[in-house]
Amino acid sequence: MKYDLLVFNIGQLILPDGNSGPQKGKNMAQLNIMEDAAFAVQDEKIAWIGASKEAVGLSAKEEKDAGGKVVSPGLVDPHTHLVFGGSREHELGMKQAGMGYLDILANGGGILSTVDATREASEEELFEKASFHLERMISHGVTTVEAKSGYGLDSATELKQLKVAKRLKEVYPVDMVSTFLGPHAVPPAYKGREEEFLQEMILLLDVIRSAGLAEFADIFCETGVFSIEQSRQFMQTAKDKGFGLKIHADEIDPLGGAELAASLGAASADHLVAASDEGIQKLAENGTVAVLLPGTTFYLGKDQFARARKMIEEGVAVALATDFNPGSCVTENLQLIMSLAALKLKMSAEEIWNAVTVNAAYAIGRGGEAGVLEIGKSASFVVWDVPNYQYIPYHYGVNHAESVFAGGKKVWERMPHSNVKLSAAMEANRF
Ligand SMILES: N=CN[C@@H](CCC(=O)O)C(=O)O
Ligand SMILES: [Zn+2]
Repeated sequence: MKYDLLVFNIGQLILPDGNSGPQKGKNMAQLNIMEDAAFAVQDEKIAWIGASKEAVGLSAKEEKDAGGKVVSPGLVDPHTHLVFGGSREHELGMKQAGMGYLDILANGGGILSTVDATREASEEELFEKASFHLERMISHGVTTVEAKSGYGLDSATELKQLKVAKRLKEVYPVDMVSTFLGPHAVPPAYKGREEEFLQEMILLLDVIRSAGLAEFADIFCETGVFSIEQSRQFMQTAKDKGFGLKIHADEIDPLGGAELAASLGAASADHLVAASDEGIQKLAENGTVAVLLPGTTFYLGKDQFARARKMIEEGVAVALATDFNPGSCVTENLQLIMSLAALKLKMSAEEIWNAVTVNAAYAIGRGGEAGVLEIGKSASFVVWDVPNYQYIPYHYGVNHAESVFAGGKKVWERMPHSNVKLSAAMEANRF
């Protein structure tokens, strides 16, 4: 038997367990690591996993010597706002002057400023811009990405965003999961007529479902945006129409978004910085994944981060995401989020790896498929230029990926050091 690809001499092969649901509570600290490992790929899938010395007898069309480095499943980013127009660097000064995130929004900026730019941009322009950001995500080791709409707030622009996400999924070799986030803010033209706007977004659900443009529906449940009752109405209708559910919950005020998500059987509740004790308990009881976004808390300049330790103690399945967007978290780098999770959420390296692989996959309906390396599953993986798996959260702010594979094909590779003319001395000591 001649395999398509053989990867050998792997110092540490990270093998998260995604077969029996997301890793919850204490199990989040369990991470399978195989030392001196190898694996083979056939027809885009993992076909064999074993010790590197056993691989000697195997034959393959292509071979990759991992050089004793770390290999993991491709990372899963389960919360991004990938498709948008414009940028918001002008808001940094406002933030420095003490203006809050919701104040900027209430004054027509924030999300609403990106809505204007997204409405103005053509589908082609949005595609080009989102491609740029997606390629940067891939270069940082991500092979499964969730992408939300929510910068249209009208039928034409919401559909335009979702069509761009669909095209990205067709063009790029990574898996993309689309989420309709029509109720992301209330457009100024609907001030005082919020109910009417919500009904318009509810009416869009059928159009989106029949065009196969989104698997999930999401809403921003927050003071001054959408209330718990409005969120319940939108989410229940979306559920009845066959959507999976997500919610931007308890980001700033503890409105009870976590409790609502759990009661409706949502796949995930996201943000949760202000989630109540009861909300955390309900997430644990109902198996709703908590998608934590420490990059956002950091970027908004807040001191209070989501209570990851409490969530893990209570038995919640915690996932991590970038929340990549032009306002509250402007980074495509999920490795940076892994460092923030270690430093600000006090998560261990093992918990972090589970949070960006198996648990992130369960948050977006890809449980057991993405974020794992198992026989018969997609050969999407990353070779990391690090000595061990703890190293990535530890050494922050840079890209540790050496090469990224999706479905057994190399989709990104770091430029060799010789091309950037590093001296031999630097090369020898590059950790
Ligand atoms: N909080 C609401 N929505 C996004 C931010 C969107 C924006 O500011 O453009 C979030 O998840 O952080
Ligand atoms: Zn978001």
